[in-house]
Amino acid sequence: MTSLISLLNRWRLMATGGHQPPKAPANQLIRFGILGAANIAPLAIITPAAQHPEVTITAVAARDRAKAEKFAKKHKIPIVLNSYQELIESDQVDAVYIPLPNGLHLEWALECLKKGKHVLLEKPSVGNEEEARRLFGGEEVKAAAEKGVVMLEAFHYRFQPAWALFLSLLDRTNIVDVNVNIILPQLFPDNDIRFDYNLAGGAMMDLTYTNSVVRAIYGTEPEECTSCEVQTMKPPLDERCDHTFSTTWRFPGGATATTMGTHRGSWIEHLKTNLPVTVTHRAVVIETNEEKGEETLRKRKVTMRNFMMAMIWHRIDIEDEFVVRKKEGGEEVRRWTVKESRKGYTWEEANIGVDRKCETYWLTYKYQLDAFVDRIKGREGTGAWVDGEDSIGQMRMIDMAYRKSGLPTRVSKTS
Ligand SMILES: NC(=O)C1=CN([C@@H]2O[C@H](COP(=O)(O)OP(=O)(O)OC[C@H]3O[C@@H](n4cnc5c(N)ncnc54)[C@H](OP(=O)(O)O)[C@@H]3O)[C@@H](O)[C@H]2O)C=CC1
Ligand SMILES: O=C1OC[C@@H](O)[C@H](O)[C@H]1O
Repeated sequence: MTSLISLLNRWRLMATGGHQPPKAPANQLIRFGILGAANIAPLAIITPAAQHPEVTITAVAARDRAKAEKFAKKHKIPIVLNSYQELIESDQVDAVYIPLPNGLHLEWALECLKKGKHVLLEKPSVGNEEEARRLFGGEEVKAAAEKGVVMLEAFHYRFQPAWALFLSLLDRTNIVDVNVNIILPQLFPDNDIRFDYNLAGGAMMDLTYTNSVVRAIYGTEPEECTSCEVQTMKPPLDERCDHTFSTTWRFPGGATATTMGTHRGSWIEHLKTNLPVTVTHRAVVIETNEEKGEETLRKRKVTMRNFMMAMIWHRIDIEDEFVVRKKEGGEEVRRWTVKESRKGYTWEEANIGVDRKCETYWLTYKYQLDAFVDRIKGREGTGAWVDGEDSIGQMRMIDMAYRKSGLPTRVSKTS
């Protein structure tokens, strides 16, 4: 009963925004501008900004001024600019949030860097690996970095306490398999930006969390995409856009990964599976008893459910299978399994040595914004970040999967 009440209370505070602290003096504020009156902006930047004492949203621009004005009024944004370009050039803006269709990310992120604006760039960062190299390894980013300009691909799930707790339960060198499923019901219509090839759409682009998760867990690049089956949109819609994918990967040392995602699942499948990430380890010796000539092995499997938005609800199950065997000959002496569940709605509850104040109702996006601000201000963060090499590797993985599937890789408008 108590946990049901705390769950409902958390959801209430998430919906209403919770505590909104007073703002720091003007000269300490990071002033954000938003490109586009995007659907995701309220959740990903407007609410987190209201919860952050050092962030304010000063401006928005949309392709249609009337739309931007309506958005600004609704979200109390003081300045409406006439174009994306004007917003980027505004001296009222220090940082730009880019929640545009994927195929427009490269163009506008480069423009921000040229004008010395920090960039919080929605995922996937660009259209393909070549574009990622252009953005994260190009002259613009180097020149901007020298001036202290920060750019981050917005993989928000990486910044929350529950994800850090999950990672802390893994033993990276002994992982043999990672399995990630994102089954979503039909939340977006056929004409959504997600299914428009000319805007760099496709499920493997949009649900690229699957790749990001696998790469975060292994901390290395895959050697091969060993299989990739896709289901695509049907004519008159663009067949180059997948809505469902199922992919297998080989990592160094023969480790594997299976990633699956769909925008056309059922609510029942979605609720039943709950975005699971399962990590399987090989059996490792954890104790030796020389007197008895025995050794104890542990084989660990860890599953996190709802990794993407863990603060809504999540569950981390650890299953340790122990075997005691004779060191000589390997004869099994006994075997048992220990199961445990963990959660981490706050840093305190995660209990992994991060001493930072937070609230149970903070969205992943608030943790992400904290990290972004810390980086700009030169403060030590929690350790979570997505660097340029990571973003390049991410796009490389998407390209590998598209090639394997037989579909073309994506291209941005400007590349
Ligand atoms: N981090 C997260 O949790 C999430 C991230 N995303 C990412 O954010 C981005 C935007 O997603 P979402 O907010 O759902 O998208 P929307 O459908 O709301 O589109 C975003 C904006 O794109 C602009 N736009 C510019 N050119 C076009 C065009 N040719 N056709 C359609 N729209 C155009 C529109 O701006 P204008 O207002 O100027 O017309 C629109 O407001 C994507 O990259 C997506 O992957 C999306 C959802 C969640
Ligand atoms: O968080 C998300 O969930 C649903 C997706 O379609 C979206 O683009 C993604 O970022």
